[in-house]
Amino acid sequence: MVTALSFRVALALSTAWRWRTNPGVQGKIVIAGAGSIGCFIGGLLSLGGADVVLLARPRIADELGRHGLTLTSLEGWTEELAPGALAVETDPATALREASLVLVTVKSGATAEMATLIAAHAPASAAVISLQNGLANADVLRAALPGRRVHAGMVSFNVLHRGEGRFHRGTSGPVIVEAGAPPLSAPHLDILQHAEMRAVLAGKLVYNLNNALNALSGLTLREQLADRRWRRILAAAQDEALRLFRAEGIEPWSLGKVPVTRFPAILRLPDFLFRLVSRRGVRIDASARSSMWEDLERGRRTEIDELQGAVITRAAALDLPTPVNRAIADAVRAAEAAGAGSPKLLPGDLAGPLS
Ligand SMILES: NC(=O)C1=CN([C@@H]2O[C@H](COP(=O)(O)OP(=O)(O)OC[C@H]3O[C@@H](n4cnc5c(N)ncnc54)[C@H](OP(=O)(O)O)[C@@H]3O)[C@@H](O)[C@H]2O)C=CC1
Ligand SMILES: CC(C)(CO)C(=O)C(=O)O
Repeated sequence: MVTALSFRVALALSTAWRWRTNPGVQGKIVIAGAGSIGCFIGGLLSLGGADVVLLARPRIADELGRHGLTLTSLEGWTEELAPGALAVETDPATALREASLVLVTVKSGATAEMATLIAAHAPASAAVISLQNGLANADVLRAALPGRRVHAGMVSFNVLHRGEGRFHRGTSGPVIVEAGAPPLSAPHLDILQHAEMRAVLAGKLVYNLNNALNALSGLTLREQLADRRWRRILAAAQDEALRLFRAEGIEPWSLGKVPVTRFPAILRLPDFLFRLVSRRGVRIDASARSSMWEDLERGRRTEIDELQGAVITRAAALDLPTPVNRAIADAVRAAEAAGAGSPKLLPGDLAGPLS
């Protein structure tokens, strides 16, 4: 008991030492698009001593002004920032002025607009890191910001916005940033660098093909992945993406010990075997859901074009069929158009090649 306690105290002290002695970026870090990921990562960077400004919509600025920020995680910790403890700006010119680093955390559909704001208001010396899902966001930023340092990044964990300034991390995993980007350091975050971000983003896309299925099901990630019928659909969607990446010569990076290329076979296992094997993978708490579920529930545009849509378009260029991803994308677009939140489909409701 005493040993366990001393171990925890030593761990806490060493973590505190690590981020106090490794301040990471010098100067102002702007979170460009403060929503689930931006508030969570921005809040932790600020707790680690960084000079952080959140560029937010008025409704988020208002919420944070009234409630401050409460960050929680599946590991059980809670961190609080009182109202006013974190700088929140709604005016892009004021937020981006004198930035050293801009972390882009808008949804993919808003990347081009955010790039225009960065070009207009951030110093040319500011580095830019995309912390978004999808394959092309860093390329969109690079094209709009010629001559600037733009790096790809990837957040592997899930964050759910629970209202009143509360943001909860419901799955485990690191943040990966392109090698050569400015170093970042924050409590409770593993921030790693990787030289081959094309492979990292391809690996993440294979996971993200579940975002749509989770959103369509209306279930939590745990409930949905416990159902082999949903897992089989996901496996078929992943098969199509893996075939595409093979044809493109990309070897998708793996988040855990199990190679991404083995996911479809694992997903198709009977429930009891799946439970055994998935214990070695990403941890998921009982409340976690995909960001696309949150988009449907809040009536926002989803990232279906950048996830399933990217697989469909790139595969079409190589004459590879993608009937499963097409059917999933159609169902998400229908749900977006209906604007009534998750349609709470059953696996058998997905038409055509999936039924
Ligand atoms: N949520 C998650 O668990 C995860 C998300 N990701 C990825 O991270 C990225 C961000 O996702 P997430 O945090 O969920 O998205 P959110 O929609 O929660 O956050 C983005 C925020 O940026 C705001 N925004 C857009 N444009 C501007 C602007 N010009 N000025 C100020 N604010 C702006 C949006 O407002 P508005 O809606 O009004 O436009 C929204 O509040 C996505 O690519 C997502 O796929 C990756 C891993 C996990
Ligand atoms: C973490 C994960 C994979 C959860 O579905 C995600 O990226 C998302 O919700 O967008």
